[in-house]
Amino acid sequence: EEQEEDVLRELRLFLRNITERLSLDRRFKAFTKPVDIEEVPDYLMVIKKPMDLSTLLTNIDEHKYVTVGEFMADADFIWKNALEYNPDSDPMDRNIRHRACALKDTVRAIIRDELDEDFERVCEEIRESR
Ligand SMILES: CC(=O)c1csc(NC(=O)C2C[NH2+]C2)n1
Repeated sequence: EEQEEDVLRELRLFLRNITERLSLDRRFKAFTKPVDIEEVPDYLMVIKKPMDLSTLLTNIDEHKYVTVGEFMADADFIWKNALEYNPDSDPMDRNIRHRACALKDTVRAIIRDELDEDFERVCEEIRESR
């Protein structure tokens, strides 16, 4: 009903705000757009579910997420994929893994500081009711 749509609208605003803040952080520039398959032709052989910050924003606008947990699961693919695709000891790999770990910790810290647990519980009730 209308109250549920009010909750999901507030969820989308919260998720857009987080995603936009991450996209402005220069540490996360490599994660702002999909990996360019022309530049990195073997990427899709290694990474089964590519994800990036611009795709998160599109998903939010398409009402893909009904809970913060669903959003977090997709956001986690961004840094998990980077750790998987960049396993080597060379400086480039180490640098992007460092940024991937910073992204993981930053998302979790924002959610812990800014998400009301009761709000997420209401979102989960809506998801289970659908
Ligand atoms: C987004 C992401 O994880 C990404 C983009 S380029 C890249 N890695 C490289 O270009 C090479 C350094 N060793 C492979 N990783």
